[in-house]
Amino acid sequence: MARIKIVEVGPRDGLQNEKVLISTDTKVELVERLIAAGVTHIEAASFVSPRWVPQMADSAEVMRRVPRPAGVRYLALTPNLQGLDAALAAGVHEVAVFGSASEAFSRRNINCSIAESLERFRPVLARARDEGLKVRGYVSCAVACPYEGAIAPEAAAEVALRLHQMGCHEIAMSDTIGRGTPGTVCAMLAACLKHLPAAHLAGHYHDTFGSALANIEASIGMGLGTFDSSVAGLGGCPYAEGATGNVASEAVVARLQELGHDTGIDLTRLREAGAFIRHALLTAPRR
Ligand SMILES: CC(C)(COP(=O)([O-])OP(=O)([O-])OC[C@H]1O[C@@H](n2cnc3c(N)ncnc32)[C@H](O)[C@@H]1OP(=O)([O-])[O-])[C@@H](O)C(=O)NCCC(=O)NCCSC(=O)C[C@@](C)(O)CC(=O)[O-]
Repeated sequence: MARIKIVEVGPRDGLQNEKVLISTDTKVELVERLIAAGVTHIEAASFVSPRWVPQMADSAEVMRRVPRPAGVRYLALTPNLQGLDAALAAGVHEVAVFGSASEAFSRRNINCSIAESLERFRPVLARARDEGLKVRGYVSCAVACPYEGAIAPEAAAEVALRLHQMGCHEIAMSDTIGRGTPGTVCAMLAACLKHLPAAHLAGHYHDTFGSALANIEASIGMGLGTFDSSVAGLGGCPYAEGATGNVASEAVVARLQELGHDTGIDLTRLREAGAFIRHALLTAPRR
């Protein structure tokens, strides 16, 4: 049975876009429940400008309060050195820089061009390396962009290669708006695989049109063994209009089990974590 690594992004990618005010208590309890389900890689924080993403403003406090059992790794977004400093102070295990294959999305999401973003990431990677911290890279809009439409596979592969060359150990190829199909996702991955091995790639697929599970299966066929998912299918991106949630972790774990893959995650407890956060969102005050 092949082991598949699941990176649970619900506490960050999932919650960042919610319109209701989610308390720090709720965020911490969600993480605790995910850990109880056996989840080991959790993106729990985002050290970005609180003016850009207010929901993540308590990331340092979340990181201060989450449990730290052996084997659990916390990830956080860090767009620049300011974010990296905060992530280091908060004791995260791995940070992530997030670039894009679309110029328009890059400007809307991080206020700079693709080329400028890569230059901004360079000192983040250098400092993280000095601190012994692994860095993940995201390539948003790897298949399609809400502003530019279809993205050429080579454009996504070029950004992935640059991030890999700069030292990112894992590149999450992201279908930000869930437009990908097995055909377009495999074309994008094939372009990436000309430059870097599958072991350095992860699939991060939103499920807007219900094709994320099929995209994961197709990606496994291309040799990928790491996928991002979000408990209860939470999520979207505040700077990608129309993007709905990440593929639900519960659906991914259930399907991978059916296919004979091991994730190390207890589906019953994962579903309980999903029920917990759905209820919390329904009863939380609006921002
Ligand atoms: C990148 C910036 C900061 C540039 O924003 P900017 O305005 O160009 O940056 P700046 O350097 O001019 O700074 C402006 C202000 O932000 C502050 N600032 C600057 N950096 C930080 C920081 N790290 N932490 C806290 N504060 C920060 C800085 O201190 C300053 O504060 P002021 O002096 O005005 O009071 C901004 O555009 C930003 O925060 N963007 C984040 C957008 C975001 O988080 N989007 C969602 C995540 S990406 C995503 O969801 C996609 C993904 C990863 O899941 C994959 C996929 O599905 O595609």
